[in-house]
Amino acid sequence: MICYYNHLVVPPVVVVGVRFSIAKPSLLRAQNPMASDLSSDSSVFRRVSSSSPNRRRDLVFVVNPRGANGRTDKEWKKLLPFLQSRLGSDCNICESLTSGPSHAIDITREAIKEGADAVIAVGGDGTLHEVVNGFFWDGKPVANQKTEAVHSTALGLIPLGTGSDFARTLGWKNDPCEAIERIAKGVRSRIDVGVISREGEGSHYFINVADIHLSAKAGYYASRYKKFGNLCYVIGALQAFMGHRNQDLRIKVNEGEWKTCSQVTALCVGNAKYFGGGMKITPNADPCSGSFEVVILQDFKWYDFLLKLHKLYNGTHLSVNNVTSRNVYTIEVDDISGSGDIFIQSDGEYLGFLPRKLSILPAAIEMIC
Ligand SMILES: Nc1ncnc2c1ncn2[C@@H]1O[C@H](COP(=O)(O)OP(=O)(O)OP(=O)(O)O)[C@@H](O)[C@H]1O
Repeated sequence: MICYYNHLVVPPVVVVGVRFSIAKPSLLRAQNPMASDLSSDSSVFRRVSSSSPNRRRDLVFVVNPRGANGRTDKEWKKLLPFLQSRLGSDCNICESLTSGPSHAIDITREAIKEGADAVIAVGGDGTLHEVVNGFFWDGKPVANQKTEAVHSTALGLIPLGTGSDFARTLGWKNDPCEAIERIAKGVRSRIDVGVISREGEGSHYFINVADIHLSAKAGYYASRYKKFGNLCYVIGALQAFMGHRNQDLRIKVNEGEWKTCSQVTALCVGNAKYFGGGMKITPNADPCSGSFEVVILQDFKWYDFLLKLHKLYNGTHLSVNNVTSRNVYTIEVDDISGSGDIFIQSDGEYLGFLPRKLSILPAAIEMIC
């Protein structure tokens, strides 16, 4: 069988041109032509196991079959027998395969509305990111519509992606059997979520790192080179340096004064520590702290990036000239150059160009950790 929960709470963190915040979880129910039911015949979730319930947990697994160049699908199929034997006696298990980008958002919302106890992302950081965004709708947590639900819906993760950077912060290996054990134990923790607000657009959520300018452009290009594994991020960064210009940005943190930050190469807001397939970009970030670590790289050239690459991977780049770090609750970012070509990304997802005003605040969800 399968169940759902949902609830969340949202505080904020800010960036101008963009604004970052943090939020809490909820449960939904989504549509998926490739999946089957949770609780009703009309549902789209595929029931992998079910039996008569004495308050069994309803778990919805949102699987991206195209994650890690198709490896996620193969690993998931191999994992299913173990998952059924380990969880099938206590839980209703639903599998929902994503059919394309953003589908995981809809599936998650639907699962939460249906009262799922947990929605578990199976794939990489992109899939996790979409599931996290599914916990929210119109700037608020998605609400469970089943009155009998006693818990909010929790987020879960079986890391099976290319980078799986969020799992690194939690010290998790890409071991799906370990992930199943965590889900079986079902221990929940409050995890922060960043909320990005852009003028004239709805809120967008991130659980890992939101970043601006060169690193975001690098992520955009890296998506073309996923077949090279984690090397795709380095290739993407080198391509991003072609034609790149560092830009002055205005920044306001914790609702303080606006300050100009000159020649910004990249500005990274970390809820967790890693991005780009293992670069420890915000080494002091803690997703349970209620705040973000903001790391700003200024006046970097392509050769600085190559020479300091090892420091980015091991998190010692904070001691390098032109790299600053600070802990913030909110950040706003303003593109004073008006260049209109400063990329932003959220958990590796390309969000377009930095608008004139952006802010980031904190919210939170519950996660099975
Ligand atoms: N059926 C599908 N076909 C194509 N793309 C999909 C499908 N389902 C989801 N996606 C997209 O695939 C993207 C990448 O997936 P995912 O993050 O799981 O793997 P990854 O990119 O290999 O891992 P990582 O993000 O950890 O590097 C997601 O952001 C999602 O939008």
